[in-house]
Amino acid sequence: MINFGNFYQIIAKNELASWLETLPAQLSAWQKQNIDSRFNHWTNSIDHLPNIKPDVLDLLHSVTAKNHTPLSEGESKRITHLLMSLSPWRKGPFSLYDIALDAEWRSDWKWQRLIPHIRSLEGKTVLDVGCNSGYHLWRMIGAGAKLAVGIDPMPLFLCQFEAIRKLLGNDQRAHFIPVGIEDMPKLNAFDTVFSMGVLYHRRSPLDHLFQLKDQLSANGQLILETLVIDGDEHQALMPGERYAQMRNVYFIPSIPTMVNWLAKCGFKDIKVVDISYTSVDEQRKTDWMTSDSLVDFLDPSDHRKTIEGYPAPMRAVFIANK
Ligand SMILES: Nc1ncnc2c1ncn2[C@@H]1O[C@H](C[S@+](CC[C@H]([NH3+])C(=O)[O-])CC(=O)[O-])[C@@H](O)[C@H]1O
Repeated sequence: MINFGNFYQIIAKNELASWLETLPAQLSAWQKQNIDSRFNHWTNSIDHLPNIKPDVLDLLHSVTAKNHTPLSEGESKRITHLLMSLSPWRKGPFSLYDIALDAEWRSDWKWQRLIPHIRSLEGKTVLDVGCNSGYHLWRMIGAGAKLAVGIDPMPLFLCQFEAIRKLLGNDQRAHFIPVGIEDMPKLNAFDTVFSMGVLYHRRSPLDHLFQLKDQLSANGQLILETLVIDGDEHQALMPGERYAQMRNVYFIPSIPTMVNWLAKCGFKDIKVVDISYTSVDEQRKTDWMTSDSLVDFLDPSDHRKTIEGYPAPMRAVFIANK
């Protein structure tokens, strides 16, 4: 069972306190709906992980925990096995006491692309919408954030986050709350809100932008990363049943369309700070995610196209202020 009590205690004393009016009831309803045999299996794996505190923790350049005395071979195998039972790991990599948890995505590359361009996170309270395993939450803490809150409705990702947290000495600076953005009250309280890789999964992208705005404090900063296409301010791609084999992709805007959407939702100082193609080195099959990955989703004879014939994944990072 995952206990959110520490989080409630932390936010009772800060600018997120009004969330307590709805969150405990919402999470107990969530637990009733989501606790099944798979969830019990995952939480069992977390329970069997050792309570361990790193002698050295680097969250600034990577997510790396180390001890002066290395783990015994048996202990290392046991932890690897427990972490493997929480597969597939999509977002990483994590280096935990010399165990290299190499996830499908090099999420550190995305972080490297955006970090030079955003406002300092020093002392800030930040929200990561669609945080997945929580990889970027730890990097936000490494960049100085006081509190990093991730939301994502998927139970497996909550368990992955809690497993990592346990191995990072039960660190309480980052928290994962299993709710969707659409289920959050309007907190108007986060200094920085990240929405990365989520917009194209939302049926209504403008509603998504308004929901993000409702989480930001006055003049807070939004960091939005999404798939984009080439095109002018009137263009967005609505793929058919699948895009790069993903079923739930609704709108992929051109860059000028995305700027237009942000402006229509009242964001200011909108900038595009990075545009890059996703490479088959950034998203690939590993021992920790063994099913098909990007290379299988591209046209084998032309990597500039997806297997369905759409433009291959290109992503852009936008920053804007409330
Ligand atoms: N309504 C929702 N509210 C919150 N999260 C959601 C919602 N719907 C889906 N998600 C979550 O958003 C994440 C999108 S993945 C980006 C991960 C990370 N941000 C990354 O930039 O690497 C992108 C991808 O794999 O296509 C998943 O973890 C979903 O469960």
